[in-house]
Amino acid sequence: MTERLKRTLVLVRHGQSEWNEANLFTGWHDVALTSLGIKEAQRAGKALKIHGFRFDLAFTSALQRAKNTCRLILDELGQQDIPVIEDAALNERHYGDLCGLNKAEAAERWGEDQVRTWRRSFEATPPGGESLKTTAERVIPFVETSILPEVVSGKSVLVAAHGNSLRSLIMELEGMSPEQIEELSLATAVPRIYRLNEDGSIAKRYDLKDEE
Ligand SMILES: O=C(O)[C@@H](CO)OP(=O)(O)O
Repeated sequence: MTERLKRTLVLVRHGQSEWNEANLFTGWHDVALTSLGIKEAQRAGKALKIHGFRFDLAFTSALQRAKNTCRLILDELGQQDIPVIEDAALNERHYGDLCGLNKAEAAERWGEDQVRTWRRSFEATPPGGESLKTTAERVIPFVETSILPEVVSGKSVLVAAHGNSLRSLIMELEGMSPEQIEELSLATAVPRIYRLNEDGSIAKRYDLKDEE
């Protein structure tokens, strides 16, 4: 890896899924990307290519929307041959009984505030599901044992995952408070770039916006 790409971590939420388009709580339900989602992932790959990114390895969840986003990005980069590690630890947060419900209808039924709390707060647990806190309890050990050591050792690493599994990772990486993480939502397929120092601290962070 060239000096410039050493200790690079790129996080990407998957492109639009069929249930994003239908505005349904998704969680672990294994839905496909829409045609827009495929284009978004390809655009992310093109933007990474234009900016000279290359990866030594990639991580993704066990859900097809993230796996396909990862593959589409690597296709654009011509890097289909790098190791891709798939692990359910990176799956979206489980939405429990909310899974499959329409988000707008849920807001009408339980109120905007309650639904926003379920979706964005750190501690609120939807019945039968995971809070962001419990999501973090399975995401962070995997990040700390499998992902960060690779980055800190000098590699350039891609992680294609989900809105809330990535929010829990970002909260830990950036040392955000529960109040701060509540304000963070990730757009689909916008690469979030981190350059790390040798001690694992963040040297630089920015989002790679679509250039087209
Ligand atoms: O439905 C979901 O699983 C997630 C991601 O799309 O939704 P939210 O952004 O509401 O947490």
